[in-house]
Amino acid sequence: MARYRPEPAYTHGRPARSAVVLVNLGTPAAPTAAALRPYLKQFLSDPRVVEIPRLLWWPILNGIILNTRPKKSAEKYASIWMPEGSPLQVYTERQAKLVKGCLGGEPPGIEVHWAMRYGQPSIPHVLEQLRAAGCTRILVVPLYPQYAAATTASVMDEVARSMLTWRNLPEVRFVRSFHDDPGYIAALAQSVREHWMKNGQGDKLVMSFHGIPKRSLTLGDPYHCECHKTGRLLAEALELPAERVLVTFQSRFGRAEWLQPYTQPTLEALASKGLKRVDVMCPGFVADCIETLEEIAMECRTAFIGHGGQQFDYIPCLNDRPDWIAALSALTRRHLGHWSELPAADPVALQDSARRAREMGADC
Ligand SMILES: C=CC1=C(C)c2cc3[nH]c(cc4nc(cc5[nH]c(cc1n2)c(C)c5CCC(=O)O)C(CCC(=O)O)=C4C)c(C)c3C=C
Ligand SMILES: [Fe+2]
Ligand SMILES: [Fe+2]
Repeated sequence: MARYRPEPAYTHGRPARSAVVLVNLGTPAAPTAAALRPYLKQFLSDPRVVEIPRLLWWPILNGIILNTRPKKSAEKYASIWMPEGSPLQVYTERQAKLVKGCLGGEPPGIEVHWAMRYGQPSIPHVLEQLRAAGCTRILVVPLYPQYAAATTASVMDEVARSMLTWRNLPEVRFVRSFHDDPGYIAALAQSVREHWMKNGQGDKLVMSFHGIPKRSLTLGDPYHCECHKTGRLLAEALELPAERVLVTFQSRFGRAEWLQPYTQPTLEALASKGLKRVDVMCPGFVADCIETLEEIAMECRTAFIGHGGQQFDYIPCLNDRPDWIAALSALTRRHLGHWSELPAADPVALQDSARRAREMGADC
């Protein structure tokens, strides 16, 4: 049997057709232990995410983590679940729909889809749909502003793996990161200004990013630097002096040291030292999710108030803000580059060329 599968349709000779796929991390299908288990298993089995030798990691994952974490995490998910589903999924779906509207049909027939690295709709599933639709150019946009091997590179791995058995490969492009994109920074800054206009300013603005193991930094992962650059650009846009802003790292997993300072202990220390009012935002997430709505807006709030703080304001992620959708669409269009400039091939000319080819005995 041929290793490379036949193409689903006779596609060569057709006009170029472009597609965009927005990819986020993924989320369980329901806030239940039964739905959490396969999601966590797939996520935590990814060697890009947990870089421990499989022989050591397998018994820990299958023997301990997958027997304890699903239930605990399911309770947390239940506390943030929206009527339409998991917030990460709801906002990612909305972002794709709105970006499609913003691109305004350029290039003609462009498809805008969304996929999840873990869970559904999976990257292979969405790419198969694009293949069946005859897409010849695919732009993948991982929705992680800061590059990390655990997130961005894992999306790249999965895209490549999905196409291992394809015969007629499309052109593929990736957005690598957009931590310093002016539209992204401007939308973040505007979200903070709007929050301040309604609620007033806190004594400090804490920008909390998802953590990664510290070892990744020493091994050359640029994530830490990209987080700090986002933080600096945002502080500059808001004209905040250095003593009014702080970059911290949240969601530590396991016992190893992760990037520091850790968000929750930092907030506790600030409150203990007499800081009364803090604003907290999560610029590394473009959609609210369990890590922002539960860990930050609930757990960290309780910790800050419990240590003597008086007011804790959580500033939501960019989600479906129009200025962010415009920035994401502009970023997408820039990466489409000449793909969005070329006119669709003239169908009459194509028919003509197919006829001539048949006359010459070729099949296209
Ligand atoms: C924004 C970038 C992210 C990085 C970097 C990242 C690294 C990373 N995460 C884990 C472990 C977990 N993360 C979980 C949830 C989660 N993580 C991100 C983003 C990054 N993770 C998002 C957007 C989400 C939210 C998903 C949602 O459904 O809302 C979870 C699951 C939740 C839980 O059980 O606590 C785990 C586990 C590791 C080990 C890691 C390593 C570099
Ligand atoms: Fe994570
Ligand atoms: Fe750095």
